[in-house]
Amino acid sequence: MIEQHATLSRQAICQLPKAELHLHIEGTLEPQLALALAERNHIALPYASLEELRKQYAFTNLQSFLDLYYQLMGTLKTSEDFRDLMIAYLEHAHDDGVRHAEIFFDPQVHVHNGLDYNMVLDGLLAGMQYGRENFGITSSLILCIVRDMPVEDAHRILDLAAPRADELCGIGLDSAEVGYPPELFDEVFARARAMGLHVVAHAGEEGPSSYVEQALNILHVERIDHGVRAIDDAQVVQQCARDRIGMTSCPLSNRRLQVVDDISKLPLRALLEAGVPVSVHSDDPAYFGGYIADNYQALANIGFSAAELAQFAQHSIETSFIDEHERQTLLKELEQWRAQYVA
Ligand code: HPA
Ligand SMILES: [Zn+2]
Repeated sequence: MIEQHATLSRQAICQLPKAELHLHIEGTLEPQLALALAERNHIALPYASLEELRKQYAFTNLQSFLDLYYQLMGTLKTSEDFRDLMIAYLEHAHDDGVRHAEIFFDPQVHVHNGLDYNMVLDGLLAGMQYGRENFGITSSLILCIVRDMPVEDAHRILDLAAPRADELCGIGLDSAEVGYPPELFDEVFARARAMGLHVVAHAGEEGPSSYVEQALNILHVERIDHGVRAIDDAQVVQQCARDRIGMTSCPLSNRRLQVVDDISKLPLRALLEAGVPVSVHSDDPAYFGGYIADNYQALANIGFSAAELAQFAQHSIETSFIDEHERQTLLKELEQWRAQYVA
């Protein structure tokens, strides 16, 4: 007999209360907008049309994506550009049932493109305020260190960030992974922790489980971003479960960057069974073919149950850096969702 299972409706997926914990704001720059900004800001891009630009999205690995991502980032120039980008994202996130978002940005790249750190920050914060007032979505910023830029450059961005550290939520680590182990950034992260910032890092996306282990034990991260390769080391998995280290999985990203050739190969069920608080997110939705509800949908389509999706959402709320009152409110909403959709 063919096993029947009721797939959740799109509406149910969008109503599931969730936190977005792995989202690069620059990764929400849609190709149409990049071309429009290039024209408005007089930036020459080597693509004559949207069709030509779209052909660049057939990525073979992380670096092939990063090359385009950094190139298109060069079209962002003004405070309004950053504000508009943030508002467009938060509106989409709101439609997808995101109640709270912790959002990465890459200021080292913007400063290298000649922009002022405070101008970028002001634009993003203005967009976040708009999102709070108009969509009721709370959000905070995580400054990502670009790991394939020199360590001294990471220190320089912290120098710029320090006077307004209280306007940030955390520090992260992103960009090309292999050859740039977390231990290179031990002093940078120690400084950020001393500034009162929460600490996360991309690890185990293309790099080995030893990079996850370094992120945990040298950078003292509270969440691991991606963490796919953690599964290769039982001790790392146990440590994440024991210490409630969140793991922010991005299925559509992992497939598009060929981290796995099929979403079903991600170790999500093994991590759930081991007790790791793994959650589901969108990474760079304009590049990878979907926002957060599309990522949940992709898992529903391959047989993840309503109970499992609710577990991912619960982990996103539990491992977010929101205040306890907001956390309890969201967990109660999640219970109501379960009462309706989990048999
Ligand atoms: O998925 C990613 N990995 C590393 N760096 C990134 N910068 C944006 N997205 C990513
Ligand atoms: Zn990422």
